[in-house]
Amino acid sequence: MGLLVDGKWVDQWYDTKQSGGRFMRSQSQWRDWITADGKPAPGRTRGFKAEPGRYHFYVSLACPWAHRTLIFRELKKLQNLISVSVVHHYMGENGWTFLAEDGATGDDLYGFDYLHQIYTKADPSYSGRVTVPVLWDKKEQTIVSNESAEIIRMFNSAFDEWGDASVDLYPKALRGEIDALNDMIYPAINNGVYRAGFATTQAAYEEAFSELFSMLDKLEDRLSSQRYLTGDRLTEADWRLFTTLVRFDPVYVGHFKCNLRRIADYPNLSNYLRDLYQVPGVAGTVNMLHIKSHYYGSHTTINPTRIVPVGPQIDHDLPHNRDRFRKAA
Ligand SMILES: N[C@@H](CCC(=O)N[C@@H](CS)C(=O)NCC(=O)O)C(=O)O
Repeated sequence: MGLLVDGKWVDQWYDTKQSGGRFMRSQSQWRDWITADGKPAPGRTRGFKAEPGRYHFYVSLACPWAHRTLIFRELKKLQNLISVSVVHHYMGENGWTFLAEDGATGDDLYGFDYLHQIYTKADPSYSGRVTVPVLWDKKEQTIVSNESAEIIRMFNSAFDEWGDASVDLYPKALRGEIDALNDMIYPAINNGVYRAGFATTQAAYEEAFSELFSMLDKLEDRLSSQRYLTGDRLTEADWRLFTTLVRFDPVYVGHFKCNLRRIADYPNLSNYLRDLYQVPGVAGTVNMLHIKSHYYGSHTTINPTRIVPVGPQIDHDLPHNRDRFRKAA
């Protein structure tokens, strides 16, 4: 695990000393947008036009942020428009690598060994973390974006000429509500599990832990009277929550010490998780080998033996009771 400093790789774990033991996620630095007309997004100077075959995508199947983008690629039927390379699940002293093993593909574009070489190809003097997902422009040979929250918004609409324009996961009428849900769920749950797991003081851990479970309790209650987070329609907010929920019992309960309750102990959240998992195309994006091996195998500060637990046994294909609510639009 490390980062680039002026284009040079430095092997270094997260620094929590400046923040009272709290894990602070850094801001993604590549923030351009692909748009249907190629004009720069508001506030940006560089434009990237949506074109079939022009863009490539670097992901990890372990990573919840990359996972959202893969789900959008499936649901919006962009598989033939945007190609994908999958990094190896082990993130060690060289960061993410292109070791083509266990279902990792290697780097399909340049044959590089490490993901950090993609970052320095785009900017030889880049300083910062080398994260997935990375949305790559094959034409300009540069990174468009390494921020999943923005990549899913691009996928939702920029490629509608070729993808499935009938699927809209960020509908205009629900945008305010989706944004408000994201603003609560991201810090407490999506990033909350990391804040608990990577905390290096008891106080920082307990702060994250209590915010996490109080938000899960709230969502359990919300999902007792409606099928999805905004009501009867599946949206971006649900998919952003899904990628954390599906990792929760197998990884976050044990590895990140998020063990007050399992998702299996929440009747509504566990049925909701199965409901989302069973949406056509989604199960194929969930790779438990990559998920478990990555977390337990890569974070040696919290799991020095790198032993990957065998359980728990979970069957997301079991029936759920969520269709008792009104059908999705
Ligand atoms: N804000 C980014 C976060 C991405 C991120 O942190 N990815 C993790 C994997 S789950 C990563 O690549 N971490 C490597 C590092 O921090 O060095 C996004 O949502 O795209």
